[in-house]
Amino acid sequence: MKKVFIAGFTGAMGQKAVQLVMEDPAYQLVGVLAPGASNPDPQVYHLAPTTKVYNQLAQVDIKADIWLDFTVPQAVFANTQFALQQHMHPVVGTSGLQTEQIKTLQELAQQQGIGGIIVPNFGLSAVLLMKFAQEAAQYFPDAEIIELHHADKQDAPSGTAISTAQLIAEQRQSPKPASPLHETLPHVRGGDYQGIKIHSVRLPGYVAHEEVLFGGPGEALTIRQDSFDRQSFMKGVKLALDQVMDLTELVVGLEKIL
Ligand SMILES: NC(=O)C1=CN([C@@H]2O[C@H](COP(=O)(O)OP(=O)(O)OC[C@H]3O[C@@H](n4cnc5c(N)ncnc54)[C@H](OP(=O)(O)O)[C@@H]3O)[C@@H](O)[C@H]2O)C=CC1
Ligand SMILES: O=C(O)C1=N[C@H](C(=O)O)C[C@H](O)C1
Repeated sequence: MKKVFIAGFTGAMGQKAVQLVMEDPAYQLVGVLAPGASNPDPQVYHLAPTTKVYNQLAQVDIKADIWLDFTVPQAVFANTQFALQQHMHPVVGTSGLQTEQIKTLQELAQQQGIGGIIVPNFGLSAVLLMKFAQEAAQYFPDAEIIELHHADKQDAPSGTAISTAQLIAEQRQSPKPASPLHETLPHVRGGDYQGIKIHSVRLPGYVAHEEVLFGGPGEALTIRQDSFDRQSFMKGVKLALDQVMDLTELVVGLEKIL
C-alpha cells in the first residue's frame, strides 16, 4: 500500500483528492496539511482516524511515499522542496511555480535521486488543448489566450495559460510585431508572455476553461476546453499517483505519463 500525504486537504481540490485516496485500497492517507487545520473534525473532512493532521510545514514529522500538493502559489515551492528532501515523490497540482523554481526543484530531485511530476492541468481536455495549440502555432504564429475560472481562484493567469503560452512560444517562428496602440483603458490588452496576450476572466459559475485564438490572413482557428466539474481532474490525479514512484526525474506535464 502506497502512503500518501496531501497538502491543501481542506481546499476544493484537496477534498476531492482526499476522497480519491480514501476510496482506493492501493493508498493510505497518512498525513494532511492546511494552515487552518488546527483541530479539524476528521468526519467533516473524511479523513481516516489514523491520518495525522498538520497546520504548518515545519511540524510535518512523518514520511509518505507520495506528496500530493493542491495548495497556493506562495507555498508550493517550499512544500515540493520539503517533499524531495524527505524522499517523498511529489505530485504537484498547485499552479504558480516559476520556470527558475522548477529548474531548482529538478536539480534537487536529481541530487536526491527521486522522481516526481508537476502537472499544470490534470484534465485530458486541457492536455489535448495544449498539444493542439502547440501544433497550430507552427502554422499560426499570432495567438492570444483567454482563460476563464471560478471567482475564488487565487492566482492569475492560470498555470495552464502560462504553460500553453510557453508551448506556443517554443513552436512559432515569426509572430507579427505588435503595432503601437493607444490604450484608453490601462491593461486592456491583457498580460504579455513573449508577445502572446493572456486574458484572465474570473466569474462565479465557471470552473476552469481556456480558449486559444489563432489568427491568420482571412482566417482564424479557436481551440477551447472546458472543465465543468473538478471531477475532470481526478482521472489525471489517479494516473499521477499510480505512476509517480516509477519516475526517475521531476517531469512537467501529464502527457509525460499518458
Ligand atoms: N493541476 C490541476 O489540474 C489543478 C490545479 N489546481 C490548482 O491547485 C491549487 C489549489 O486549488 P483549489 O483547491 O481550488 O484552492 P483552494 O483555495 O480551495 O485550496 C487551497 C488549499 O491550500 C491550503 N493552503 C493555503 N495556504 C497554504 C500554505 N501556506 N501552506 C499549505 N497549504 C496552504 C488551504 O488551506 P486553508 O483552507 O487552511 O487556508 C486549502 O486547503 C491552485 O493552485 C489551483 O490553481 C486546481 C485545479 C486543478
Ligand atoms: O484554480 C483552478 O481551478 C485551476 N488551476 C489550474 C491552473 O491554474 O491552470 C488548473 C485548472 O485550470 C484549474
